[in-house]
Amino acid sequence: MSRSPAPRTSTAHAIEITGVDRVFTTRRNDVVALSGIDLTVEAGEFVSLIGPSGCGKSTLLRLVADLDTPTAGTVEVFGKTARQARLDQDYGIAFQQAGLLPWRTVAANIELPLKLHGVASDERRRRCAELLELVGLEDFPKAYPEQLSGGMQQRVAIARALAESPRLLLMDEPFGALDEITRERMQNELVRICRETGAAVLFVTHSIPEAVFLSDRVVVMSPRPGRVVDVVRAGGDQMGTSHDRTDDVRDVPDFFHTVARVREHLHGSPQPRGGETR
Ligand SMILES: Nc1ncnc2c1ncn2[C@@H]1O[C@H](COP(=O)(O)OP(=O)(O)OP(=O)(O)O)[C@@H](O)[C@H]1O
Repeated sequence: MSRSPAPRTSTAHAIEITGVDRVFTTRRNDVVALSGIDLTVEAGEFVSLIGPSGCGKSTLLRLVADLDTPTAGTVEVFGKTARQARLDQDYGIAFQQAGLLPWRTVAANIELPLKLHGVASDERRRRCAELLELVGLEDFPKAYPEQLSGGMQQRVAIARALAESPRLLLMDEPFGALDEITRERMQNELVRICRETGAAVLFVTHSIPEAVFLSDRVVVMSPRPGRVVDVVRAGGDQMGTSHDRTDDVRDVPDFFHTVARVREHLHGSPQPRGGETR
């Protein structure tokens, strides 16, 4: 199997999270959602966050997206503050619900961020055609979201997130609502899209096989307070980098071993804390 080079496109970190805490103060008590989080995502790297419900995965993603601010610590995106990166449109976002506007066609949904940022209509149409091809929906520019399957709607959402050619995608369970077959197909599509665009991804999921299949590294988190329990590398000769993944990888021994390793960390094996394992 020929291997692509390691998915690194520049020396700048895509994300650098240092000493981050997030405490929510409610009327009843303080909820320590995140405690002492240190995490770096390299340019072009695919990193998944996995952990039990309530361990702070979405909170961490929201901090990177500047939808929330840390109680302590810093979040940098391509060496900038999260706020500056948001203003510079350095990342695209895709969530579990595709979040498409039902009264707009597929093309109009994809073009929306470009329109909001004043891109001329010719250029918008050109970029939209490119994106429709990238996500395999070139026959559906005039369809409305309700006329599409869940997987197709999610592909429109991904195309929209990619509209401004971001170097980083933030994805919160984007395939969580899809059936297993569609989900695997979407995972394959995402591998291809990342290979073609070189975008880094921070990806939240509840599925261990999904995290292992897609990622260069899987970050395992524990709940209350949300901490990084371990970081498991998914790679090696049989799996290659995140850009090399094909359906065959789902059947190789290293894939099963990595799934088992993530599962052990998730369910609290006696492994020592910290450090990166492979
Ligand atoms: N705005 C808020 N106010 C108070 N507590 C909050 C707020 N947002 C999140 N929390 C709490 O922070 C913790 C982490 O929540 P978060 O949604 O990040 O977890 P998660 O790992 O994404 O969960 P899930 O897998 O169920 O989506 C939870 O205990 C949640 O109740």
